[in-house]
Amino acid sequence: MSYGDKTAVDGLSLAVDRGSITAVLGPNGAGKTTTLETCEGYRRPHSGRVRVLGLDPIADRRRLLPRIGVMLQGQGAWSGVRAMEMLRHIARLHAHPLDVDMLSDRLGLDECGRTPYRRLSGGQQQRLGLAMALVGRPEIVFVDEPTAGMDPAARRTTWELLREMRADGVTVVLTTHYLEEAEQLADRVHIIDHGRLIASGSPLELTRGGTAATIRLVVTRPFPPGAPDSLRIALGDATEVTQLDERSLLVIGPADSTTLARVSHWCEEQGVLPESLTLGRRSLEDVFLELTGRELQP
Ligand SMILES: Nc1ncnc2c1ncn2[C@@H]1O[C@H](COP(=O)(O)OP(=O)(O)OP(=O)(O)O)[C@@H](O)[C@H]1O
Repeated sequence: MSYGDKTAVDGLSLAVDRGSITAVLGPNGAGKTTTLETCEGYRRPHSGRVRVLGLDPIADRRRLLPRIGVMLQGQGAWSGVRAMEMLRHIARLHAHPLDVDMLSDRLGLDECGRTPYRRLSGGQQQRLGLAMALVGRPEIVFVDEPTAGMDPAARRTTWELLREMRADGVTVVLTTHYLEEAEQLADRVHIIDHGRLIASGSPLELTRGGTAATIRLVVTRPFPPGAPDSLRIALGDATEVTQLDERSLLVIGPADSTTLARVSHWCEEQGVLPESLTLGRRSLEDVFLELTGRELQP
């Protein structure tokens, strides 16, 4: 998919299992929304092939639409319509909708049911958008950044609802910037960057590696040139070292006391003073960083 000269999705190839939750993860502009919109039939791919439930999202649109649910990134409702009017309207368009009152109760829409869409808060609009995507009992639901702008309680409710949908056999495809969301929810994560697939796997497969641990080292002054290579040599073959910025390095490997002692010894040799030394589990963020050399979130 291109927009003029700009290639937004570039030979991306991925498949989603029925009844699973799949997260498409990537930084701003990676091509996540374009990918979803192509699957939803809103955009015609310039080349390649898309099938959803075995159907062509554009040629078979009429057959596909009743079977899918879509939560767009923002918008999706008329600005003057009241929240519950909108939800009831969407429910009436479906043959076997979910119980609207149950959904509204679960997603806390009761408090704003009579509020016009344009006056809803960002989080309330998101919750209504999710309810609209789910109310038709879709076989597959596409949710674009479902919890962006939600408070922590609403985020947890959303995760619960999506897990319940999966338990009922619904296929969920979501995009997210939130690594925690992908780690919490997804059976499979596809990491994309510049419209290309750069890694796929379960969160565990992607974050496994050695003892799945990291050490983040931040020092008070910029590192001398060649610091990552020199630290890698000091630590031995089992470790990977990535420079995050001029004052911080990420070490992936065994985070044991020997490694820590070697890191501080190396700092002394290099004449740099550690400002912080943080141990952690290797996260999807670290995976993204290793693959691209950049942080996922700006
Ligand atoms: N309608 C459009 N016209 C021109 N360029 C566009 C359009 N929509 C998206 N793009 C460009 O295509 C690329 C992919 O955009 P897309 O919205 O698919 O990314 P994204 O991964 O969903 O980003 P975000 O996380 O910010 O929502 C970006 O470089 C974006 O600027």
